[in-house]
Amino acid sequence: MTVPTLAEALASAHRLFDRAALEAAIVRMAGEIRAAYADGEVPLYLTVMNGGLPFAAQLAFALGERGLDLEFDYLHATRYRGQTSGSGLAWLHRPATPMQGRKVLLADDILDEGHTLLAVKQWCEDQGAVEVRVAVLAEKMHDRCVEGIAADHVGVRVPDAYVFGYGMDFHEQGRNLPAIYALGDH
Ligand SMILES: O=P(O)(O)OC[C@H]1O[C@H](OP(=O)(O)OP(=O)(O)O)[C@H](O)[C@@H]1O
Ligand SMILES: Nc1nc2[nH]cnc2c(=O)[nH]1
Repeated sequence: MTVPTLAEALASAHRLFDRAALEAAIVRMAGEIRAAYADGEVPLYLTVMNGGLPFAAQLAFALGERGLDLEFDYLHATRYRGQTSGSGLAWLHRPATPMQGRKVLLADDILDEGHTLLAVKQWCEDQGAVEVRVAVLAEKMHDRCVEGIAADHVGVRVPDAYVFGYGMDFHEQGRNLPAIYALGDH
């Protein structure tokens, strides 16, 4: 299969949120999240690779600026594998930090059908986490999200289209675009 180039994707996409809008959304989220950890406990901050990386980094700085320390670890669970529709979830890396009795904060780029974050959240609970909060840069608006998962903190809401940029890939391309784009007319 020939993979369309990033330039071709951009030609048939439009920009939903620019960098300034996304940075403002992350700052707003940081305020909310800071208030949710008012008890002084240091959460275990889990970046969901790969797509969550840019968002997680920016959110971490915004939280640090507000006096919330974080212990970092990461995981990689993927079900899209560079494609534009999802299939079975594959764990490529599990976090090594013990979670028994810990509060966990998950940072990911997008909550779409929810399979990924549901599985990740359940796994953290199985490892003994006492609380798992979910922060996503984007939430996709449709009624296909699985039961049992919701984002506690959302940056922006995106239409029901394939989106890319700001961590999210178009066939493994475009993750470092500093904006979110949607394919098609949405
Ligand atoms: O809500 P869902 O429908 O499960 O989709 C959301 C997940 O899909 C993407 O990961 P992907 O599998 O593309 O892996 P990647 O982050 O390495 O690109 C994204 O980073 C989320 O983790
Ligand atoms: N890049 C990207 N990854 C996703 N994972 C789930 N939905 C999406 C999407 O719309 N774009």
